[in-house]
Amino acid sequence: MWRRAAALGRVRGVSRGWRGERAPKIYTKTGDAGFSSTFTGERRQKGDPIFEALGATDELSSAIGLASEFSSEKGHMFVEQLHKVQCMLQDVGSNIATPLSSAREAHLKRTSFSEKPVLELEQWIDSYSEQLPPLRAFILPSGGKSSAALHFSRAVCRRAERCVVPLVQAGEADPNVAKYLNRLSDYLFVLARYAAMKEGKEEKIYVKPEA
Ligand SMILES: Nc1ncnc2c1ncn2[C@@H]1O[C@H](COP(=O)(O)OP(=O)(O)OP(=O)(O)O)[C@@H](O)[C@H]1O
Repeated sequence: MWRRAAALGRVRGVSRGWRGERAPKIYTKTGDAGFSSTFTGERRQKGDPIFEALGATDELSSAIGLASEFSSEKGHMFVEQLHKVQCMLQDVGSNIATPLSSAREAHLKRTSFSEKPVLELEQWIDSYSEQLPPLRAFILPSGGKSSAALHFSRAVCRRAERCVVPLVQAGEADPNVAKYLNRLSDYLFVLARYAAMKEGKEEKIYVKPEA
């Protein structure tokens, strides 16, 4: 949504499609000088922490998309949950793209982020955790393609969280967004283990390398 949201305040270029209908161009070239827009209409450098966090969230959704495709090939039912998570990450992006310092009431109404999805993640985590064998060693990202891709998503999630926390601490993003990402990495961890278990794949564990 942040791409759509950020585009709301400006007119994009228009080209003609093969049937002659007018299709908006994906590029406006307004970002070429290294600045881009927040949903509140501010122009900021692309190196701004807001765009770092937006980019990390985008990478996270992409990683989850890949994990979801691998999982779908194996018939895992949890792909529906992953789809919902990807939708929630769009809302995470919308909240990040709306810094509270320049947000008006109308912006806040459209980009608020509640605690409800955090609680839902907790329910999902608890239900998978109950079914898993207890942890007796450090698990390494492994356990088949679905599982390894979920571990990769978990690591990207933690980076997204690291990017968002300073925004929350500065009062620019909603604390529930950081909570959501924190819980999401736990969800992705138990889901990675669950996928390995369901597929009968071995989870590699840490063994002290011989010197
Ligand atoms: N490199 C980036 N990483 C993360 N978020 C970005 C980046 N560049 C832009 N954004 C955000 O995503 C929105 C959509 O990206 P888009 O590529 O359309 O922006 P732009 O580079 O400013 O414009 P254009 O590509 O048309 O020159 C922007 O309005 C901004 O909020």
